[in-house]
This record gives sequence, structure tokens and C-alpha cells, in this order.
Amino acid sequence: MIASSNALAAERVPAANTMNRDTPAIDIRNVSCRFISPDGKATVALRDFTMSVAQGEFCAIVGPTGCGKSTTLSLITGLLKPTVGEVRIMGEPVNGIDPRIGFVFQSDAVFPWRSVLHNVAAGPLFRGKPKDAAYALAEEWVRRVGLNKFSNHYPHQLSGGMRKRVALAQTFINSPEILLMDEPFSALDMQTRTLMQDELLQLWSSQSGSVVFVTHDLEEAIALADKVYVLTARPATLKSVYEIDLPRPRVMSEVRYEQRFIDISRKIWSDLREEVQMT
Ligand SMILES: Nc1ncnc2c1ncn2[C@@H]1O[C@H](COP(=O)(O)OP(=O)(O)OP(=O)(O)O)[C@@H](O)[C@H]1O
Repeated sequence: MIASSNALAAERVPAANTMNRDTPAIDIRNVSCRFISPDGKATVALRDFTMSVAQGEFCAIVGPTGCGKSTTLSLITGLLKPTVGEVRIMGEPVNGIDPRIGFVFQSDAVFPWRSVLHNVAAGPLFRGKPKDAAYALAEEWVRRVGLNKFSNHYPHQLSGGMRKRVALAQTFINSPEILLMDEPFSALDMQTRTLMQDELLQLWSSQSGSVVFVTHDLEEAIALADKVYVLTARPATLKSVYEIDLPRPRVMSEVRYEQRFIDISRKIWSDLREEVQMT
């Protein structure tokens, strides 16, 4: 496996909680997950799967289609319970929806009837922040994601990339300790996608959260992550973990052309290809 440098990790702001820094943000231990359909047919999505995400770490999950990647995220959120095994968040067993967890999915989760500013303010308002403070914070986040000129626009008046920026602002405004992302940029064109990846890395490096990023795109996984988890074909179990020693900060439009990146891609792809060919 490849050694890690984690060059920027030491510069990030420490997590604002009293927990031991060595406690994993996410600890999935020997988890299996089986679905029973109404006609009684069983589907085993995950089998004896183990994964540990450190505080502040950026992990990506890749694997063949339908292997169980999204199921892994559902287990972390508590929306699903494992059939066997245990999932811990910040050292505690998962117990219902956790406000420390933020999500960004492939589809936009913006409210179509609210303007950009109102969309971004929704989270803090929902969490009980006073109105003035919530809107002041929302204005700051709208500016941070470069949408200040579009603050009063509605989602249907925005491009796909702009809506994704709204989604990032909506999520980061809550300073999530854990950020779960399921194919968040897959609907975007290549150029917009590259810009959004850069923005994601900038936002992430300014906060202390851990990220689990599910993607079909191996290059995206390598470019973004500290660690790439390769899952087997269904029922998914952990095939291998690669630590990505590319220095940070990384520039998405350049990193893919570095020889080290190409070497890592080749190595992981030879692992992943065996699984993809089975599906
Ligand atoms: N609620 C459910 N009930 C029954 N089967 C389910 C349920 N959720 C997922 N599955 C099945 O579990 C398996 C894993 O699904 P999952 O969505 O986790 O895969 P994935 O790796 O994210 O897929 P993709 O790469 O296509 O997005 C699939 O066979 C899917 O049909």
C-alpha cells in the first residue's frame, strides 16, 4: 500500500469537541447488511465490512455499481441499521439522526420555493439560531461560494454548478463534523466538476470535518482523498485501502497529470478492475 504524508492535516483547525483526537470520527466494525424484499428475497449488500475514518480525514469509497457504497452512508447516518456488526460515530453507537453529520447528494437538496439566501439560512434557522444571526451567517456563506450576486435568485434561475454551490453552502454553514457525499458532482460537466472539487477542498481545509465521498470516478477519488477504500463486488467487503500521498493543497486541473497520480491510478485501477469485471 502507498504511504501517506497528509501534509496539510496539521494545519487544519482542531475539532471543537472534548473527545480524544484519536477517537475515529466513524468506526464501522465487521458490518453486514441484508435487505429482505417483500417477496422474501434476501440481498446482502455488505459483508463483514470494516472502515475507520479519523477526525479531519477525507476518505473516498469506490467499488462496482450496486456493491453497497450508498448503503454504507445510510448506515453512518443511522437511516439503516446493520444486520450484524456495529457503527460508531465519535466513539458512540449511532443513535438516530445526528446533527453533527451533513450530506451532499447527486440530486440537489435545495428548496425550489426559496431564494439562494433563504436556502442557505434554512439550516441555522432550523437549528434555532436567531434570525439576524442566521441571515448574517448565510450572507457570509453565499459570498464564500461566490453567489453574492445571485442571493435573491431562485434555484430554477441557477445553473447546475451554482445549485451545487448552494448545496455546499447549505451544508458547510452548519460546520458538520462529518460530511457524507454520494456522487455529489456526477451530474455536472467536466469543467464545472473540476471547479466544484477545488471549492470542496478549500471549504474542507478551512473546517475540521471528516469526509466520506462515494464516487464511481476513481480519478476523482484519488485527487480528493487522503484514503481510498476499494470495495469488492456485492456483497461488498473491503478489498483494499490506499493512502494517497499526493501533497496538499491540490489543484484539481493539474494533479491528474502528475506522474505520482498516474502511478497511483494504475495501481488502484488494477485492483478495482477485477471487481468491476465481475458485475
Ligand atoms: N432498501 C433496500 N431494499 C432492498 N435492497 C436494497 C435497498 N437498498 C439497497 N438495496 C440493494 O443493495 C445493493 C447495494 O445498493 P447500494 O445503493 O448501496 O449500491 P451502490 O454501490 O451505492 O450502487 P451504485 O454504484 O449503483 O450507486 C443493491 O443490490 C441494491 O439493490
